[in-house]
Amino acid sequence: MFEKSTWIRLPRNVLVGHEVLEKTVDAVEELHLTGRPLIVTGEIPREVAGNAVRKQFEDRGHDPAEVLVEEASFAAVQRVIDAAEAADADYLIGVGGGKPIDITKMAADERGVGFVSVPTAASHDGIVSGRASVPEGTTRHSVAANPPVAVIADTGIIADAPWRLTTAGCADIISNYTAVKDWELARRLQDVTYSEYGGALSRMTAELLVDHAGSIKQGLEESAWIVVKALVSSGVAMSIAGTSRPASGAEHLFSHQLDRLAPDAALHGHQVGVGSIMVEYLHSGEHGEWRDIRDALAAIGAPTTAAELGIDEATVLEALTTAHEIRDRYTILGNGMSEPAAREAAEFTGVI
Ligand SMILES: NC(=O)C1=CN([C@@H]2O[C@H](COP(=O)(O)OP(=O)(O)OC[C@H]3O[C@@H](n4cnc5c(N)ncnc54)[C@H](OP(=O)(O)O)[C@@H]3O)[C@@H](O)[C@H]2O)C=CC1
Ligand SMILES: O=C(CO)COP(=O)(O)O
Ligand SMILES: [Zn+2]
Repeated sequence: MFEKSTWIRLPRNVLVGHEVLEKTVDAVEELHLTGRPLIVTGEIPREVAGNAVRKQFEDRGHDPAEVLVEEASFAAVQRVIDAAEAADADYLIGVGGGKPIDITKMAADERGVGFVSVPTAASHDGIVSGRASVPEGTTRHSVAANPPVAVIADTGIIADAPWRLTTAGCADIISNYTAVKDWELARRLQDVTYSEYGGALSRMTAELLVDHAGSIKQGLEESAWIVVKALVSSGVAMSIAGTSRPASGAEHLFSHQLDRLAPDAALHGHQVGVGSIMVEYLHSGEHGEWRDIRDALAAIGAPTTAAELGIDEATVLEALTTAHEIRDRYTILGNGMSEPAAREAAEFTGVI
């Protein structure tokens, strides 16, 4: 008897492009989101987009409330929930980089209200996905939440954001190559549920980004367009799969472990990119495609070595040998790498 079922949660209105910020209220009204919005933003994102969004809602008679997010933490999520209660807000709008977007996503999920994502930087695929990542003490929680009902990604604003945020977004996409390989391996070895559509979309997204790597240049709005479209596509792959598997394999475990061992040393996307070089080497050996991944990262201007990440050799080796302990997700790391094997992979690929 056929008993499979799936529930795919996707954003409904996705606006990407030149001056789409001006269409924020239209996108919200079209969704029949009514009542009072709470705008959740950071200091810089408020200047580059938040104030304009607030004025747009005021001009259309929506009486928006606002709260500032300074750090990514569970306390910040609670402050936003409290602010939403105090303002009697009916839906939440996150305006900023990954920090305000994640906090808003979690607060909206907790309150059971709609969440609109207005990214001001294309630093990772969390701007469109149903996952949030929150540090707590020496650990980091990757939590599931509802994805945004709408995404408004203004490529003019994103093109003006610090370039390193954009190269981090590119590297997060390039890492899909190894994430899908790990997922396929887990299917073969552990009978893990696999989605052909989720896997194919994720791999194709990475391929398209690499094909366009030559046109991804600082200050070009077209570059922001290419990167945001890829981040949306990657987020959709995760929604189709109902897991972050299409975009998160051993290279993400490595990055999550670096977050514990060397908090705030480097951006998420940059860490997973470097991880992806080594994980590809583990999958396909010395003649495999790890050089293609390294060269694509280098072409975009993303780090390819531990030194470029600002992380020392010992920390890289510790992260590699302990990454498998992070979560119950089978990858090429299996039950763990020995120190000599980790050193061999990191040295052969030139990461250390
Ligand atoms: N959901 C997911 O799947 C994932 C979530 N994350 C989470 O995302 C966060 C990291 O995201 P990231 O975007 O790198 O970090 P931030 O949101 O902290 O943004 C990085 C910096 O850039 C500033 N900024 C944002 N937009 C602009 C702009 N247009 N122009 C100039 N400066 C700008 C921010 O200002 P300000 O400080 O004023 O806001 C901040 O100082 C972390 O909290 C991490 O845990 C990471 C990976 C995956
Ligand atoms: O960063 C992600 C995908 O790019 C999310 O993955 P995690 O589930 O590992 O947090
Ligand atoms: Zn990622």
